[in-house]
Formats: sequence, C-alpha cells, structure tokens
Amino acid sequence: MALFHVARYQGPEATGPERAEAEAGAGSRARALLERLQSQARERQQQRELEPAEAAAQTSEVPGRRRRRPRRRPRVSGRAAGRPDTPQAKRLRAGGEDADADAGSSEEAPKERSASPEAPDSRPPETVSELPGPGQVLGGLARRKAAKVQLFLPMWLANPSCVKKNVTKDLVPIEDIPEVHPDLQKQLRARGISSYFPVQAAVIPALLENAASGFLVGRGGYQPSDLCVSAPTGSGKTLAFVIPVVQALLHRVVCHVRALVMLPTKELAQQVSKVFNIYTDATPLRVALVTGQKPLATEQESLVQKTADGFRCLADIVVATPGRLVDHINQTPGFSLQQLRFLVVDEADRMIDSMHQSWLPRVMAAALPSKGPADPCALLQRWRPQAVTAASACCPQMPLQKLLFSATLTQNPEKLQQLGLYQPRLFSTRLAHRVPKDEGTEVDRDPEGKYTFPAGLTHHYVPCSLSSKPLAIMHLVVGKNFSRALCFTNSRENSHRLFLLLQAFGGVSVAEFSSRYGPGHRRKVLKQFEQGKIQLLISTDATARGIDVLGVELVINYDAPQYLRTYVHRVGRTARAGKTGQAFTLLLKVQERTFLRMLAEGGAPELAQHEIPSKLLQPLVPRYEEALSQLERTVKEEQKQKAA
Ligand SMILES: Nc1ncnc2c1ncn2[C@@H]1O[C@H](COP(=O)(O)OP(=O)(O)OP(=O)(O)O)[C@@H](O)[C@H]1O
Repeated sequence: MALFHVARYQGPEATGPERAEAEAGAGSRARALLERLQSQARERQQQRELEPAEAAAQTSEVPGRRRRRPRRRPRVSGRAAGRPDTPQAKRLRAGGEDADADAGSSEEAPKERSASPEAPDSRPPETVSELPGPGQVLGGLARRKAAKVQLFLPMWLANPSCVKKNVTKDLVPIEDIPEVHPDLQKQLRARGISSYFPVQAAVIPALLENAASGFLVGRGGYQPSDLCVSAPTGSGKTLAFVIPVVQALLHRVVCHVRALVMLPTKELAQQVSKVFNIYTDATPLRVALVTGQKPLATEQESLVQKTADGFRCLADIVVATPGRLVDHINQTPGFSLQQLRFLVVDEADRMIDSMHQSWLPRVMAAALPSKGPADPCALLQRWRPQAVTAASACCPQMPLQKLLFSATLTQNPEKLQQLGLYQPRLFSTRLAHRVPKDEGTEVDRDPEGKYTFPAGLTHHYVPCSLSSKPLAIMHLVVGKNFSRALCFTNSRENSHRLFLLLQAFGGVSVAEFSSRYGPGHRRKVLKQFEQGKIQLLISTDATARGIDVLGVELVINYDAPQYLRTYVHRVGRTARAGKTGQAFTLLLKVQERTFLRMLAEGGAPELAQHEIPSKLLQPLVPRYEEALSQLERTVKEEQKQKAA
C-alpha cells in the first residue's frame, strides 16, 4: 500500500463552510477509494487465475512467439471456484490482447496491471496513481513526472509594461517626448545626450503624466500608481527618475523635502546626488546629501535652518542612505517629510534586504500623519492610501508615490509586499510571454531567464586551480591592453592580499577599494580610478552595484560570486550605456558546473571558455614567487603594527 498521501495545493484555501464540506467529502472519498482498491485486488486475483488459459490461447495464435513457462501453482478459475465472473475476466477470455487494450483504457483496470503478470502478490496496486482525486499517492511503482508547481504572480508582476532593452538601437530622440521641460532638454543636450534610452522613454512620460497637475493629486484626482522599474545595468535608470522628479518640483513655491532618494551605499548616493545637482543647477531646487560622510551637525545645516518662528527647510531633494536618514528623522529638529511627494528607492532589491534597519516604517511614519485628529487649518491633508470615496476625494491631497529601480528587481511578491506599494505598475525589459500548456490553457514563461544583461557584454570563464589563480590573473592583467579594469573578490582580506600581490608583481597601476578604508580614502580612490590614474581596482562587492565609471573595459571575478544577482551587478560595471565590455570569471573545477548552471538559468549568454595554457603561465612564475615573498613580508609587518 502507498505510505503517504500528498494533497497538493490546488487554489485559494477553502475556509468556513467550504472547508467543513471539503472535510466531510474527504472522509467519504477515502471510503470509496478503499472499496475501489479492494475490488481491484479481487479482480487481479481472478485475472491471475485466468492467465494460464489465456497464455495457451495466445501462443497457439501467434507464430514465432516464445512459449511462456506454465505457472507452477495450479490455479482454479473463478468460475470453477464458484465465484462470479467480472466483466474484465469475460473480456480476457473472449479477446486476449484486445481485452488488455480495452482494460488499459478503463479507469478501473489500467494497462500496467494486466501487463505485469509476474508481479508478486504483495505488489502495491499501481492503479492507485491513476485514480482521480485531489492528491497524488506516493509509493506506487509507476514512475510519473511530478506536476511542476506553477508560479502565480499578481497581475501587475505577470504583465509588465515592456521596455525595449537595446540601448544602441531603440533610442528615442529628445524632441519626441515634448512633455519634458525645454530647460531640462537643453541640459540633456549640453551633456551630450540627444536621445533617451528605452527605459527613460518609457518611464519619464509615465511619471510626468502623474505629475501633470503639479505635485498634488494625479490625473483624474486619483492617487498615482507606484512604479517598479527593472532594466539592465547601465541602461540609464538614474535619469529615468531624475528628469521627472526635477520637472515635477520645478514650480514649487516653498521649499520642503518633496523627493527622497534612498540608496544602499555612500558612494552610490554621492553619484546620484551629483546627477541631481547637474539638472537642478539652473533652478531654485536644492539637493542635500545625507550619508554620514560629513558630521551630523554639518548635514543638519544643509537640511534645516532655525528661524525666529520655527525652522526653514533648505532641501527639496534629499539623497540618503538608510542609517543616516533615520538619524536625521530622530535627531534633526525641524526636519520634516510631511510634504514628501516622491520616495525613490534605487537598487530596490538590495534596499528590501536592508529592511531590518526599519528605515521604511520610519520614513512612512514621518511622511504620513499619525492617527490623531487632522489639523483643520492644514491646506493639504494627507492620508494613507485608501479606497477612493466621495469624502476622500473632496480635499486636495499630495500623494506619496514610490518609485523602485533595479537591474535585479525581485519578483517575490512577499518581499515586495514589505514596501506597501499602491496599485503598482511594473516596467521591465523581461518579457513574460504566454505559451500553451498541455491542457490547452496558457501559462506565463520567461523565455530568457531571470535577468537581462547588456547587449555589448561578453562573458568568459577561466578554468584554473587554486594554486594557478594568482598566475591566471597576472596573465590576464599583464596580457590585456586595457585602460580601466575592476577585479572583484569575496572578502576584504582577499582584496587586500591580492592588491599587495599585484602591487609587488608590478606592471600595472593598482589600488584597493573596500570597507578597510574610510569614506574619504574610498572617494579619493574612486576619483583616481575615474581619472584613469588607476588601471586596475581590486574591490569587494562595495563597488559592485550602481557605480558608474566611464571606460571600464574589463571586469574580473577573481572569486566567483555566490549569487546570480551579485554576478549581474559586478559584470554590469562594464558595457554600460551601449558600450562593449568583457567579463572574466576564474573558476575552480568544483565550481564550474554549479556556476555555469546558475548563469544559464539566470539568462546569461553562454560563457566562452578561456583556457590559459600552462606554457603561458610558466614565464610569470619567477616574478610571482618574488611577489609572494614580498607579500609575506608586508603581511608580517602589518600584523606587527596591528599588535603594537
Ligand atoms: N540617454 C542617454 N544617452 C547617453 N548616455 C546616457 C543616457 N542616459 C544615461 N546615460 C549614461 O549611461 C550611464 C549609465 O547610466 P546609469 O548609471 O543611470 O545606469 P543604471 O541603469 O542606473 O545602471 P546600474 O543598474 O548599474 O545602476 C551613465 O554614464 C549615464 O550618463
């Protein structure tokens, strides 16, 4: 008998009377199943008894067929034993193989049973798996493919607005989106931008439409939808939110914090605030950077000013990292988010991971009034998103719209739910297309895998052993003629040692970027890398996300990344904005299979194998050994200094 009965989830959970009914039904179904099994066992017994006669009939009819050995045990036919004939037994006697075929088509007597006369008596009835029922029975011998659990996504995730992904072909000229303010168009042209990238062409008009009536309610008086944007690395997501946010706030009269942009790292926040500064330069709008790079008091001075009758806000747009923002919410007198119109969450998947810092509830609490009685004198009341009613629509409101951006935006509704999105809308370069399923229904399938990669990026992997890894990287670094390369390791210790080794090896200007160093030093290193003074930057994943350095031609994963998302962001530091680039990953033999499968499932183009023959590595060995002993000396020295 089968040991377990697995009831698979079939749809929304039954509750209340439905559930009671289902439970009552389950009892009667179990009884019916038992009766059916018993009757099948009886029938099989009878069939076995009939088989010798049937076999004899068949061997005499079919020439050339091997005679079956007669059964040792003499059997008495059902009729002779005084038992009534079953319909199956009658058919078997009458028609031999035809009878089997018929039996196969019958739910009560499937093929497997009649085709295995030698089965021992204790064999479980395979027919169980054929029985209709809500579940699947384990323990039957018949091998059948387990039904694949289908992923059911909310409609907004399953049906995204499609964004084209080719940033070299699918460009939209600036003049084709006349909604963008002429001053901003002028700024774009001044920066050498004559066309919008596809993600910008899709998102900018959508956001401007929401903000058409200033920063009050959206079109038609409704609260605008929150937006999620998933587009490859280097596809221009930053301008996709900078332009509409600046334009929406252009005609503000009083300065209040109306846009808050959240980023996971200081460097990234600094980069985004620079872009805001460019496009707000010729406007009265002010941008404040709140990351902890400067003392709290200095940042406070850039946010609020004490006046005779209270506080004056000094920033319209705040670009922040979570920890420091919470510090200001708690400690900066007069810092208010009550007029917040846009909450931009860049690198949204990473920011969701940092939700344990509870920055979002703090922001929402600061932005929306608490439950107490509303201030009757306030010009604009704001409520948490709710159903639209005549009462809720009669007062003008300033909506708080959330905008999420990432190259690896999660599709996990549970994770996204933490953000409390309001009627969200997804813009994505990944097409969910519909393919027919067996039963004639349709299901959503992503033909390309989880993520999209920049078109100009070529992926390679270098098979190597643990001992040949340093030589392999030296060969890549010395042998390739590049102006800027980024090399990633999985820890800051690895970064440091590799940096010391390559520095001792020589031949390339190298630097290190990790949390080993303070923000000031890191900023300096990044600047030198941008300026081309550093050729090779050895880094932890601190630079893997969002960092936009022009002219990075090569990304090397000295340590293979553990997660697909990490790979996407690391290699995305090259081949940005339609340029080309190369990514090399050094792989140990044991890592190859898992890593390549992970990438294939993630939608990466096939990785080209880049074998480095040992004869090319051999000449590097003497220099490498020298560098190794130099590294040892430096490490000892550092340990001594640390201990002192
Ligand atoms: N329309 C455009 N025309 C030309 N260059 C552009 C355009 N839009 C953006 N860029 C440039 O493309 C580069 C990448 O843009 P951006 O940093 O916004 O990419 P991203 O999509 O945010 O990437 P990531 O996911 O890695 O953060 C930047 O150097 C930016 O100046």
